Amino acid sequence: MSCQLLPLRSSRAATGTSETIASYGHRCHRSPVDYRQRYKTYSAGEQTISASHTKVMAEDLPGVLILDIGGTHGVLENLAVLLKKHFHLITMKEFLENKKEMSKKIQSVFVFECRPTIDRELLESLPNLKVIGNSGVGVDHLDLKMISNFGVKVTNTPHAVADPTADMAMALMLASARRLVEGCQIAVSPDTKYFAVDWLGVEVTRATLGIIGMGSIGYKVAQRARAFNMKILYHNRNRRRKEEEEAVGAHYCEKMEDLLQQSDFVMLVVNLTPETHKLIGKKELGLMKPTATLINISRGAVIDQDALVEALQKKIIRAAALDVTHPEPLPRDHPLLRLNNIIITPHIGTATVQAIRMMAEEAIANMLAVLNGQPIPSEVFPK
Ligand SMILES: O=C(O)C(=O)CO
Repeated sequence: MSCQLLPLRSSRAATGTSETIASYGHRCHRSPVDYRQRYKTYSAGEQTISASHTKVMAEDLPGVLILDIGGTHGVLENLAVLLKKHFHLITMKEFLENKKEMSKKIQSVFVFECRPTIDRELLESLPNLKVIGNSGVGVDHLDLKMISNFGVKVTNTPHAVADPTADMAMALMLASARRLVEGCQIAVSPDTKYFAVDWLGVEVTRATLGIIGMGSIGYKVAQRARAFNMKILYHNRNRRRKEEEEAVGAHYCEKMEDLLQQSDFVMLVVNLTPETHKLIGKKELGLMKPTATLINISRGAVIDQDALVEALQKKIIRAAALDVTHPEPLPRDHPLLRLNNIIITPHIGTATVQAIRMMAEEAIANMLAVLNGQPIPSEVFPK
């Protein structure tokens, strides 16, 4: 087997090391320390701009078109408050009602939560557009080449998403291992007379975790898993530095097959590209242990869902826990929704009060940098 074993060392060594955001999102080397520093500068800038608001009318600020996915229960209103400090905020409704006037004002588009896409027609109608600020790390919903042909830059928010998404990965792993959803249903069911279950969960502690995609989020998952004394394997396009591996006790698997064969929990943290589309299919599921659980926090299309249905039905693997599916949501009659060895959540990896705000702030900093001709903290480029 080609997984390299390295001695476990103190995880403290990880603090302050630079992180390679390669696997989820696009390549971008950034030290967390630098980011905090940059964030401070940005916040200071915010005060200056806010103070000058008394004189500056909203119309004088650069126009930002906000693309939302709807049904966000006040989240957008909160984001609007942040955006309005720096931009003249234009909603899609306002834009459509007064296209002629609005289209000239719009210099940036803020894409909320990585789901709405941007088509050629919209780009053609925005002659002064300079930047699309995506709040979220994955930009697979955007046609980067087409956007770049319009001379428009795209930015994302790799720093804001890393911790909440890694937390979600752990939540899914623990919930699936200990059959939390089934347990909860029993506890609250009106039919339950006394507590008894005819099933058992499995333990995460000391189990083997295989992380496919060891970018920023994958690494944060590894840091958390270490606290559970898990044996950590990882597969990635690029091997991490030795110190980074040692800091979390991660062993590199050059071949994904080795990781699949040995892991009790397989965690998908890759970004969706043509290379990772249906990365996990019938063959890969067949390599996994019958006692293993597949967890996906990247994008639904990374898994061949038909193959997953079959693997779960035939108990080729124990269970799956998915925060992402293809499409989202799944059609209500999709076979994955009828299985009892699966947990599915509605793409909530970053659905926290803190993450939504930080993502907006990171996106705002990116968009302002483009508009002001300054170095762009997190730009993504077409391949
Ligand atoms: O940041 C992203 O791309 C996400 O999908 C967050 O859940």
